Amino acid sequence: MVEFRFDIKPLFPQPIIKVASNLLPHTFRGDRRQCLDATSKMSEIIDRLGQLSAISQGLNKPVTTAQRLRMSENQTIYLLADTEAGHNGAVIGLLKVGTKDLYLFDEKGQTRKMEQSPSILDFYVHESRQRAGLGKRLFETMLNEEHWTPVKCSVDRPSEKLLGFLRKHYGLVRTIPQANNFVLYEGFFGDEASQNGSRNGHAASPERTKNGLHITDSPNTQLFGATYLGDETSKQKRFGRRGSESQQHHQQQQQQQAALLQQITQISPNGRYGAPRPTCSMAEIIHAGSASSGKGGGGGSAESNRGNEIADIAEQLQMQHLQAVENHIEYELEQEQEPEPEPEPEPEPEEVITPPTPPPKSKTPTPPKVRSPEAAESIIGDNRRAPAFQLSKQHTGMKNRSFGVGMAVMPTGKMEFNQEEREDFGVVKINRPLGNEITSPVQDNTDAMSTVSSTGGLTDQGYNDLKFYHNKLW
Ligand SMILES: CC(=O)SCCNC(=O)CCNC(=O)[C@H](O)C(C)(C)COP(=O)(O)OP(=O)(O)OC[C@H]1O[C@@H](n2cnc3c(N)ncnc32)[C@H](O)[C@@H]1OP(=O)(O)O
Repeated sequence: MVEFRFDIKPLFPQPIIKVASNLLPHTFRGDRRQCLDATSKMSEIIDRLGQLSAISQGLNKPVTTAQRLRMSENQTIYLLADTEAGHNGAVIGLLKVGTKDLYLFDEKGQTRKMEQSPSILDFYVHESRQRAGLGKRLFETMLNEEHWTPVKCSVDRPSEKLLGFLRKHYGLVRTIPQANNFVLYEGFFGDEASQNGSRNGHAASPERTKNGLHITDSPNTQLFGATYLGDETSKQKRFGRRGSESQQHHQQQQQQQAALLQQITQISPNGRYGAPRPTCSMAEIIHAGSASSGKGGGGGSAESNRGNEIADIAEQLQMQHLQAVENHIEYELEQEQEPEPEPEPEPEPEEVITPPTPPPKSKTPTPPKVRSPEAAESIIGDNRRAPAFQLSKQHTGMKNRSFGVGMAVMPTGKMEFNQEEREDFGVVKINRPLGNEITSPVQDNTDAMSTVSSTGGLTDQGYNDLKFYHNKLW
């Protein structure tokens, strides 16, 4: 029980009072001074109960505070007290409700805007008094005062206890999946379409609910996939009735259900943080590859395959993009070389490179990494030089063979690609202008992308060594 330093009895002329944004009990009568006093005490009560409610639900901060209530236009808090308890009486429970404008999915998966929709926002009964019917008492008082019915209330991230409470006292079981944190129960929309699937009406049609899955032909279902409704009992009932039907039909249904279960990539647990909602297609993509381990069941390998497919598609797209870039560069180079009598697409590297120290394998641009070593060998040859004629991708099947790109960054007399040190390293030797001597190896190599070569500083020809990593894409 929650006791206070002041006597709560004047604030609670009856066990349950209602408090709105003026922070005064609805029963309050008094002058200005009494009004201020009551407001102050009521704020303390609300803050304390809100805090306990948050702790009880494991929330970081309270959903309910006096300040929030003061700022709200359409929220009401119901407080339950035991004026007999202790010396000053004790407050036992809190129920905050309000109306909200919500975009919600109906039972067909269509989006609907619900204005001033009744919502249960916070509910708490002190631990020492739970499961004694006090919550029901508080809730019933609220329903009478607000003229609401439970099935028409959306519930903001209900806890397991509240779900149990609503199931027990109001028979609310079957939820309508939502993309937000609110939980709705079938019958919420109350129109004819919604009633088709209501547990109070006839059995749900198989197209709409199968094995607790919410399945429609709507765009939402197509986008999000089938969604878990959390009702095992309906399945048992349905299948019980069909016990006398043919075994084959039953097996077909089971196969269909197994296939549908594979569609589920996210089954939210019911709870304050896990209100049932449609599956997220982006999450499905992201987790497709790894979902199999955590989910169990039969959908794991299918999801993993899908993840591989997506990875393949991504790789293909990347390859296509690279080819397009490469083709474009080759095309431009061909255009540039058109006036030449010999349409040699690639000039001999020796003609343009003036190596300061001619290493045996340094005269061609670093060959790109290819998938097949044999293919690479057939093109580059033992001396790792390009053949006299240029092979196209159609000849080689090599998607990443980028002579054209090599041309685009073709070494000039001021550059050299030195392949001796490491396959994935290159050394750029930059010719310094004459007379511009440097005293320290790092003096003017301040470019963050470059690192000074381990050989350090100037070569004997006056080149300054820079190392850089190849871009793997090329
Ligand atoms: C939108 C929101 O506010 S979500 C947050 C809801 N609040 C909380 O989870 C805070 C902790 N829980 C509570 O404060 C209370 O349990 C309430 C408010 C949910 C219900 O108040 P109570 O006074 O216990 O309800 P009441 O006695 O009328 O009904 C009892 C039924 O509630 C459910 N319930 C209550 N306590 C529990 C519990 N500890 N575990 C599981 N179910 C519970 C059960 O269905 C229970 O019936 P049962 O005892 O036959 O199993």
